[in-house]
Amino acid sequence: MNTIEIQNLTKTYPNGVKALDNVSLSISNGMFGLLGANGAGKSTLMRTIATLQQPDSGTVTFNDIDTIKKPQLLRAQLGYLPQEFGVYPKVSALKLLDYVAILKGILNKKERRDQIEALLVKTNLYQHRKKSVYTFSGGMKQRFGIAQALLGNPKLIIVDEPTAGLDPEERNRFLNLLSEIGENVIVILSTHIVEDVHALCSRMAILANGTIIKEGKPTDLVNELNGHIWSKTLSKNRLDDILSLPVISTRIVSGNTQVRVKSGSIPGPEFEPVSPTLEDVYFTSSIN
Ligand SMILES: Nc1ncnc2c1ncn2[C@@H]1O[C@H](COP(=O)(O)OP(=O)(O)OP(=O)(O)O)[C@@H](O)[C@H]1O
Repeated sequence: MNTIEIQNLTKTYPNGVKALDNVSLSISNGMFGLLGANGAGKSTLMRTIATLQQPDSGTVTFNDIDTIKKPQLLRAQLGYLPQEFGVYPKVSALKLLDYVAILKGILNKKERRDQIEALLVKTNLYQHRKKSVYTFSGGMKQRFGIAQALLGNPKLIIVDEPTAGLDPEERNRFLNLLSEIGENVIVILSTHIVEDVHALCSRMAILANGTIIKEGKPTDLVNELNGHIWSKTLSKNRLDDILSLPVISTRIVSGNTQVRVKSGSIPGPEFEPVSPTLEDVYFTSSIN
């Protein structure tokens, strides 16, 4: 079993933004979802765990390695897909993977070739292996990103907002790929897309303003809201009726506004109780 213990991480950037404020998390094997709005601090946390930047205070321990003191020991076991990664123009996928594999210390040529071939097949890029990654579509680039992250059989895999900007088909393909990664490693998936966490993750946390505001199993967090979510369809000119209610979300359906409200009892006339969703968990976490 792999474990990562994050304790009291704090980071303030030179411009005064406190991106992480005393963050503590304990993560073990399986897929862990980190949800948060833009600017919540997800990338700062991911980069800190990946040892690409130092916190002001706090510790990150991976399987007994103090990763802040000994980043090179973590890096040997890490696969990282950053939010945006640059690639050299004119270098083929095959060459680039070979280069990354060498950097990761896979020096045996046959071993390198076998791993790269298997990953190109797994990510459905084998037929494109001789093309420049620079010319790949967004979805292909992300699949290539996973291939490079998986080189060297890492025990900790970090993927930072991997499906942003992908069309539905590519997003599905990418999520399927992620779900195939073994159960025996830790995968931390940072995203602001609630459905991605719902589809893949056995545990999750919600980050807001640099602080963890919710943590647990998605199903448990959803069940906590049982009996507390109410819905009603308003016609457009009736929005005033709900201004005083704890509204979770509003959605236009066939020209009418469907509103969801969190309340321990029926919040008003014509409200119907509805089953809670992970989106309700996400939106209510900031109004609690
Ligand atoms: N290098 C930096 N210098 C100054 N401020 C920064 C830096 N990097 C991030 N920030 C700020 O820190 C806060 C957290 O940013 P971070 O990128 O970690 O959030 P995020 O949750 O990943 O957001 P997004 O989903 O938009 O990528 C934001 O207010 C951001 O503007």
